[in-house]
Amino acid sequence: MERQLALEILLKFKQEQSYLNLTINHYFQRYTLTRQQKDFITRIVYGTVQNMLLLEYILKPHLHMRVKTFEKMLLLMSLYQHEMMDAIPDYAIINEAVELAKKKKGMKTSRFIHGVLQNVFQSSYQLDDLPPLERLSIETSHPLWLVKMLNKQYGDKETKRICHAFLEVPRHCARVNTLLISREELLKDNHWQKADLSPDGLYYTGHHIASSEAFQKGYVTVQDESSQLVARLLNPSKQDYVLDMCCAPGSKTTHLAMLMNNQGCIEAYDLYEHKIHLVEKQLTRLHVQNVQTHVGDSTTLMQVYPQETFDKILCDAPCSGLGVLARKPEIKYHDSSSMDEIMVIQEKLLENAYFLLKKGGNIVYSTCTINKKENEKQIEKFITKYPDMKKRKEVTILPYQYHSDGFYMCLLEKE
Ligand SMILES: C[S@@+](CC[C@H](N)C(=O)[O-])C[C@H]1O[C@@H](n2cnc3c(N)ncnc32)[C@H](O)[C@@H]1O
Repeated sequence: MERQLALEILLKFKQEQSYLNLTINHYFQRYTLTRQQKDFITRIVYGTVQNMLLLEYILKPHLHMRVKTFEKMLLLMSLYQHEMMDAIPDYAIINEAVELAKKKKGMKTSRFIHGVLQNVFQSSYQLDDLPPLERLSIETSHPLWLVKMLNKQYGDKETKRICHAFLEVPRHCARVNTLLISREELLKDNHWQKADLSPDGLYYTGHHIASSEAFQKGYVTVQDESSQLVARLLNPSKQDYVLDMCCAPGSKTTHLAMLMNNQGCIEAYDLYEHKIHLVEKQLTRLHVQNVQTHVGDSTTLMQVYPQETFDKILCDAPCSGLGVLARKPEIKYHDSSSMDEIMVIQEKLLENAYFLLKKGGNIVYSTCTINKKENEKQIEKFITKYPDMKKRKEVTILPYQYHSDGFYMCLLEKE
């Protein structure tokens, strides 16, 4: 049952380029599964996607013809269990794969799967002869274009550390909601540990926070530690009129509201109605009262508000997501050409932010990517065009530094 569902999820990922967390949640709602079964499925799915290029490299010499997606994904997920899940004996992996192939495709396919897995499990592989960047690409399963891009921007040593960090299991981090409770109060319960980097952060173990009492009462929300630094960098006061240009699912909006102690006012926009519903759910759960939500395109907000309306603006822009590959490994296989379109949107968002910001006010521009073209370069271009915008602080967090997401944030002030 578990492997069959894992395979179905992987097929959906491959055929529809679906997001893993959404597909997994969908399956978990459809089937009655124990916690253990859910963990097993999650591990196989994420592990296979995370290590896909390495697994394909190992498998390739054993495939003498093109195979269909079903066979390919079944072989890859079986190979993942062989390479990375020591507790499962090879005969069990092979039996399960063969049975699955027989059930779904018949005897011929099951014999094929049996033969390939037996061969590949008995062979070894080596990467030593590959040129350094190709080796890093295969070893850490990051497409070569991405490794080359990181190498150009960060150099050999950093790129290696970044790519290896993306293979680590991400640390679970929550944020306290001080509208309802203090972090000190929560820390009396030893489920929580004080986070290193964020003054509002709490580490926890296990994946089941959503069913915890603290979560249901709105005392905490799930948010990566790097992302928790963004609202603090904007540092809104209780009187401020704040614009949050890209707010869904609402992590930073609710953080801003918390820092403003539910006072002042935040206008929170997102392009998609279904995403605004998610934000509204968060606002209710966390008892946030100073936010007005809007479905709207923030690249045209100059037509909605007069010039110099806002004291503070958060532009948490859509981006390539190349900082969160530990959490969302499927992103690394997305088509890199979409980055150009995203950069145009980022630029338009910044233009609107500039128009709407009061003199003496602040913008924080942030992304969850470590691609400098979307970050440092984007800001350089912006301040060259608008010399009255001054860069006050710029922070890039690389994923290996604090075992958190890779993030970029820049505080700007209008003179
Ligand atoms: C990085 S996410 C924002 C995360 C959010 N700030 C948080 O902390 O939960 C970027 C968001 O921008 C939204 N978006 C993309 N283009 C937009 C546009 N033109 N106007 C408004 N929102 C947009 C996306 O729907 C997405 O929800």
